[in-house]
Amino acid sequence: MAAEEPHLHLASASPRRREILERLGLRVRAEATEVDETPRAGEAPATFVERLAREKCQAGYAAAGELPVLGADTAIDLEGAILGKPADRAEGLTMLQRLGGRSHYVHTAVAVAGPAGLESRCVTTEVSLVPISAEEAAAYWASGEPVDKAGGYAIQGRGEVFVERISGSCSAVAGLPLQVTAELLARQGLAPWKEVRGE
Ligand SMILES: Cc1cn([C@H]2C[C@H](O)[C@@H](COP(=O)(O)OP(=O)(O)OP(=O)(O)O)O2)c(=O)[nH]c1=O
Repeated sequence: MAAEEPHLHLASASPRRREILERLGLRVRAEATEVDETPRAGEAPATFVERLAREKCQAGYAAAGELPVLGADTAIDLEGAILGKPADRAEGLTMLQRLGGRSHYVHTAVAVAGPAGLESRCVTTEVSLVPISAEEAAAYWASGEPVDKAGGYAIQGRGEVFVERISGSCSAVAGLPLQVTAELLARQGLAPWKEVRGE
């Protein structure tokens, strides 16, 4: 494979997902997909994110050509309720205050398709946030960071000031579980740690 050719097609508009894959030493070509992100009636949060990750991956097939393709989805599970990205400021402030002072789960699913077929995994991480006042939520919203993040906070950014404890994978909360993703990629013939070591 020529040095400039991408290793992987990322069916996503998320800069975080691209950055996490680039940490593995992969050259990534990314293109957003359009899938309906509405949960089905009674659908469990982990089932929902895994279905969406697979749908995003499949939606990327046409643009991927011969390359392996990766899709992912992240949602917050607050006592069984699914929280996605806030639709607007009012929803963002409400979400943050609901999440403050308690624990929630972050489900991130990743789906990879390639020579070995389509495989997916869901990774669940428990996050506890300190209580968040209305003033703190408003100031955080004004930073611009929460707008495109599930649950309205970013653990990899300023949002970590609210994080009291995390049990699980930090990269999964930020959009892509690094260890599980590397495993799925290796099964498709992409062994990123070898790429990194060889450089
Ligand atoms: C909780 C949390 C979420 N997020 C982000 C990860 C995801 O990009 C986003 C959840 O939205 P998603 O719908 O999973 O992804 P997306 O719309 O950003 O990208 P695409 O569908 O094109 O792949 O929230 C963080 O960056 N940090 C966090 O701490």
